[in-house]
Amino acid sequence: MPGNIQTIELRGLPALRLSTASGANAALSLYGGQVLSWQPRPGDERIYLSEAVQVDGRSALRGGVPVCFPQFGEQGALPRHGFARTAMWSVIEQRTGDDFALATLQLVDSPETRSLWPHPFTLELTVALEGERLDLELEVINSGHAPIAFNAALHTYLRVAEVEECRLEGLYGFNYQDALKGGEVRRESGDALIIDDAVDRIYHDVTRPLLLRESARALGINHDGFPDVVVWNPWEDGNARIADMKAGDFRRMLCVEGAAAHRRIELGAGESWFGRQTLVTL
Ligand SMILES: O=P(O)(O)OC[C@H]1O[C@@H](O)[C@H](O)[C@@H](O)[C@@H]1O
Repeated sequence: MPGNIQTIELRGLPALRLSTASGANAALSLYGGQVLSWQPRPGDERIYLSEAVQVDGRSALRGGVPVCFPQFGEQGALPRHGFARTAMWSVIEQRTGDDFALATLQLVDSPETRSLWPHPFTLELTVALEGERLDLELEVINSGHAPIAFNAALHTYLRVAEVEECRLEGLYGFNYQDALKGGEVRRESGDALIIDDAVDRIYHDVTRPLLLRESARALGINHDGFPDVVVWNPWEDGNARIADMKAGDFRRMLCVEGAAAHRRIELGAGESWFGRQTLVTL
């Protein structure tokens, strides 16, 4: 039986629900071009979405997989993490086949984006659901006549049962910039990252797949095109400062982001770049 794609409303937002015959499903909001849910098996939610999410057509949605573009965090004068996560995207492709469903959303420059960032561009986010795997691919096309430079990320909020019981493996030996230590660069010396306090790091030039182990399940995380991996958890005090996240929710999430954050991607006129994040249950 082929996969299926339905047009739905999710928390009042226009969205697509992708599903496969074997029971996997994912939800993709047009606002933000943002995956809001992924269940490789019915009921086995892998993506955190805040119950206190603010849906007002202006704010970023807390949770899911926000697309950061053309700025990462506060590394520039644009709104934090850029404007793609608060823009309305359009659907340009939907395909289903034997046990897979795929949708592509697009965002192109507009008077609004040009007032913030004066460059023509096309972004395409392709979400492919197949078996117990989710592929997210962000393509950036320089549709103008002059070079552009940008940062980008798929800011994935993974849902976890208890963050303190997680082990994130695969980062050993890579350098990271620690935002909580004034941007100091250190080398990862542990074979697994244990989250027992706030963490906000950009790991540079990560060339290995990652493994997130929880007590009862595991997830493989692979990046192509994205040079960096960002790991973020606000912990208790940070959580208390985030109005759109319920107290205690820092225990239910861990952001593991495919990113081009520590240096910018440069594209000549007509050139394109892609970054892909693959999540697969193990
Ligand atoms: O609250 P925002 O704008 O969605 O950002 C959340 C976090 O996003 C992470 O990617 C950054 O590294 C953190 O510094 C930041 O706090």
